Amino acid sequence: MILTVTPNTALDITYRVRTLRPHGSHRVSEVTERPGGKGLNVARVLAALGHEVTVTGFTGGATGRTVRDQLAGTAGVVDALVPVRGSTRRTIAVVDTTTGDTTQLNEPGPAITPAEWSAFQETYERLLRSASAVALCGSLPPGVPVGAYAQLVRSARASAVPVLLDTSGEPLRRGVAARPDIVKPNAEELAELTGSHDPLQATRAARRRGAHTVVASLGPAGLLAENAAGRWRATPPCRVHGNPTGAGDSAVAGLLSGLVENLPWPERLARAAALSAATVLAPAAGEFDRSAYEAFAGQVAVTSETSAA
Ligand SMILES: O=P(O)(O)OC[C@@]1(O)O[C@H](CO)[C@@H](O)[C@@H]1O
Repeated sequence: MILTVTPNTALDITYRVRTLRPHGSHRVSEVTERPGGKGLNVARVLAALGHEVTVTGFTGGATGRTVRDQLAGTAGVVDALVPVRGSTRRTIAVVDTTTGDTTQLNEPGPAITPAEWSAFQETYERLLRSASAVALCGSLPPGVPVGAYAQLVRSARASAVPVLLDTSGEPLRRGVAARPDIVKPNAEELAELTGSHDPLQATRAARRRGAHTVVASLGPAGLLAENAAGRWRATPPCRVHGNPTGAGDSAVAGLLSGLVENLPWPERLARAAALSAATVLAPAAGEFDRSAYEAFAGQVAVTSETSAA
């Protein structure tokens, strides 16, 4: 199975409003509630692609129960979430249906105690034994050590399980230094990590910091990837308009599925870019428009650039 780790799970709430105005009062035309936090989105996309996935991380309280109930109804996803005393957070995405812009509000998440963190580590070590790949995804809730991802990367490597890291800030910086197989920052996270706003330079700098393969998600421009074998760009066939929340998570699902299926890098990137674009067309993160995905999959342009240093 593929293992996804979401320390800061969430109940993702998406509101659609006609025009979002600061200080205004809004009528919400549509509400969706889904299990969220990046790793749960990745898991739902992987399951929709036909992969067996196990999810772990923390959940608690009434929102945690809702998340688990909804996951229980998702075929292909096994719940190995660790219960905690605190309450799973909510994240709110407000989609302005006039402009198509999305505004995101993410709660910090429950405080995790040292005993809860230890319980999680035991679960993680056990799950690694039957994992073909692992993704470490999203922010860390309060109480989890800032070097947590670095530690989880090292454990995966010690167990010879390929590991992908998708986070930001200091947890990303430390996690990259632990040498994950793949790191998938967006443009902003990559610039923060490396100090460079040029994606080509920043991708190379992130490799120098320890990541074997860097896959940068560049929004509508697609993906830029670099490893010791080369550098590729994967560009979707057209610009899509919709809700971009979770597009990066779908790219992660594409990369992981390509990894366990042993696809060559250009095919993995084409799949990841197609899934990412098809997610923008879906109402919420962790979902994608299947017919758009199937159409885009054959149309993503993957170009190979000057080989990497
Ligand atoms: O606060 P984090 O953990 O960084 O991100 C959480 C989150 O905004 O990311 C997903 C989209 O990638 C949402 O579904 C989700 O709730």
